[in-house]
Formats: sequence, C-alpha cells, structure tokens
Amino acid sequence: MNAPNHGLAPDDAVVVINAGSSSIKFSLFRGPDFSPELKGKVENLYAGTTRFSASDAQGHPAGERTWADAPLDHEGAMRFLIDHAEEHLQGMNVRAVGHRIVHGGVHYSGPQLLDGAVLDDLEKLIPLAPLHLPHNLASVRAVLALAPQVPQVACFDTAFHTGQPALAQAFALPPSITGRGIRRYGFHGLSYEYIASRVPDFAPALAGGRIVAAHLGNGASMCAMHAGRSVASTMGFTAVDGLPMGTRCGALDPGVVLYLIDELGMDVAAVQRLLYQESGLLGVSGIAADMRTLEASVDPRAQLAIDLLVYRIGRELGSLAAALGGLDALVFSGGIGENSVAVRAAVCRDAAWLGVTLDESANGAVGGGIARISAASSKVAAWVVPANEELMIARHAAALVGAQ
Ligand SMILES: Nc1ncnc2c1ncn2[C@@H]1O[C@H](COP(=O)(O)OP(=O)(O)O)[C@@H](O)[C@H]1O
Ligand SMILES: CC(=O)OP(=O)(O)O
Ligand SMILES: [Mg+2]
Repeated sequence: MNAPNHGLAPDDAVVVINAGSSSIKFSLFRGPDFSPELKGKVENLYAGTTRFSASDAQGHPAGERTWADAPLDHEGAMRFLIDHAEEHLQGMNVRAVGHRIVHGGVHYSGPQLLDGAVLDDLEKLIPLAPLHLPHNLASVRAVLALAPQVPQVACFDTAFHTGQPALAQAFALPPSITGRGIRRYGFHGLSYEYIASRVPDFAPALAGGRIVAAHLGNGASMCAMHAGRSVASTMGFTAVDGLPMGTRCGALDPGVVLYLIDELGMDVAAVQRLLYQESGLLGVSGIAADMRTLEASVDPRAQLAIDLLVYRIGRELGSLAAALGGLDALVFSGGIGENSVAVRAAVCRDAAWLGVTLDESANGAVGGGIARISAASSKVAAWVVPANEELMIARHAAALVGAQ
C-alpha cells in the first residue's frame, strides 16, 4: 500500500494501542512509510494463562512472557506494556499515540485529539460499550499520566459506518427515542476500513464491487461494503448485536430481555453480564470462549457452539447480500477468520447458493498473509485479509497531528 507522507521524519514514530475485550495489542510505526518497528499483544486477559508476545520489524521474537494461573486485567497489561515499550522508544520521537476507541456516539465521526474534556464526554458512552470503552479510556489515561506532552488521538470503530444509508441505521422506534441517538452504529470500522483500503491492491476488479467482510475475532461482526464504503453492518447500537461472539449473545429477540427481567427477576447488571460475558461461544458450549479450545474439544457442546456461529454467519451473509443487491466477494478477517480453516470452510460451504466455491487446498494453506481461498471458477471470490486496525489508526493519528 502506498502510505501518504504525513510529515513523519525517519525517527518519528506513532504508537498504537488497541485495547480489545480480551487483549491489548500495541504497535510502533516509524518514519514516512509507517514501517512496523515493533508489535505485540497481551492476550487471554482475565481467563486462564495471560500471554505476552512481541516481534520486531523482521518478525523475530522481541519478548515473551506468560502469567500462568494469575491472568492479568487491562490495567496490569497496560502497565506491563508501558514498561516493556520504554527501551524500544529510545532515540525515537513519538509524534502521537493512537487509540482504538470502540464507540464514538453521535458526535465523533472521525479521528479526534484526546484531552480531558473529550475523555469526560466519552465516559458518558460507557453504557453503550461496557466491555470496551472503560478499557479504551483507561489506556488513554495511563498514557496521559506517563507522557502528558504526547498528543493522543482517538480513532473510532463506529466512524467508518457513519455514511451508511439512513435506512440501514434506523430502528423501527418512534422519533422521540431515535432522536436520542438510539440507532444502529456498527463497529470494527477500522478493520473494515483497512480491508477496503487493501482491495485495490489485491483485487483491483473488486474495488468498485459488493463485498461482505466478516471480522471474526473475540468480538465478531460483518459489514457490507459497496465500492469501499460501509452500507450495512450486523452490529447496531452496541457491540452485542449481530453474530454470536466469544462471550456475547449477538442478535436476540428483545422479548427475551423483557422476560429475563419480568419473569426471572434479573436486574440490569445481571442481564448485562449474561448478554455480554456469559453467552456466545462460552455460554452455548459451557467450555470456553476461545475458538482454539472449542476446535480441540471432542465435547458435542463445543461443536454446537461452532455450528451456531457458522449458521448465524450464513444467515447474516444472506441479509447483507440483500442490502448490497448481490455479492462479488466475501472476506474473512480477525483471529477466527484468519486462522480457522474449518470455520472458513463451513461458511463457504453454506454460501454455495450465493456462488461461493471454496478451493480447499488454498483454504488449508493460508499462511498469515492476504490469500484468495475461492476456486478460480467461483462466481463470488473469497479472501482472507489479516486485520490491521493498527496501521489504520497510525495513519489517522499521524494525519491529525500533521495537520495541526
Ligand atoms: N489458530 C487458530 N485457530 C482457530 N481460532 C483461532 C486461532 N488463533 C486465534 N483464534 C481465535 O481468534 C479469536 C480471537 O480473535 P482476536 O481477533 O485476536 O480477538 P480480539 O477481538 O480480542 O482482538 C479467539 O476465539 C481465538 O481462539
Ligand atoms: C467492537 C468489538 O467487538 O471489538 P472486539 O472485537 O475488540 O471485542
Ligand atoms: Mg478484535
């Protein structure tokens, strides 16, 4: 990809923090070409063994550690990362720290310089993204305390979707409610924006086409894109909508929520815990939220959880193809989309009616890069594109501080 020069000198760097629901990923980009100098992640927060791993510009290991039986939380992970990053930042001029901020609400539809007032404003959106925003904002505050002079930039997961047609954003509720910002927003926008930015490189013929991208990570969603713009998404007002996820239930008849409250006597906190933390792959299987664990299990409940995810992806694919008026390509991304040969195969099998024909050996040979997994004869192409929300954030952050 040709990265435009945003004024970064060779020793200028942008640090990116992507605090997800179960992991914190960080990256260090340097110079006018945004060369990835260092990247790493602390994963499996809260559950089992927390793992840290980092790699340098050549992809060689640049740090590894595990916390067996004493998993870290987001705060512990941030503290560890800040200590670890220090030695790598020697001699570099950090121009900005870019953050993935999951929800921008009604007001934030593009990259935004963070200060105390913006942070206070974003705190108000926590009920709209309870699994993410507290961690996102805590990361910003941690950097603010350590390096108050470095500009911090918020890049919102919702921003890419703000141009969706009004109908795609609407709930069938009265204006007295929808006027309060209660509408569909969509998430994983930085991931989809990155995918859209790469399409002209790896499949120029698809650049003006109709693509459904599936970001299947711990959080999972799908996005319909036409000519690189978001047209519809499976996630709505919050990131609990749409597909079943690691621990989130996905789309649910709202009548279930009323029943839980009215008949089962659950309060708001209990319902929130159920829908966000005890459902999805974990809830259905009763075993784990992690796809690797489920795929390794012989317990039929593990298979049921995987089958339900695949089934829901198929249903949403049909819906998103309808929103696009057809389909030219399907793109897989995120931890599951990039790594699970079996999930991709099952989704493509179910999508045969739309014109997807899988190339089994290409699907089995995906090795960490952008790869086509559909047969040459497939009417609808299928691709794997590794997520790179971090590069998108670095480019936005550099553009914003360069523009000042
Ligand atoms: N080799 C693999 N095979 C199957 N699933 C995998 C593999 N590697 C990672 N995953 C799954 O990817 C998911 C995490 O995705 P990721 O995008 O890293 O999460 P997050 O939303 O926290 O950023 C987990 O369910 C994990 O099991
Ligand atoms: C929006 C969302 O679900 O994010 P994540 O995949 O990081 O959980
Ligand atoms: Mg993610």
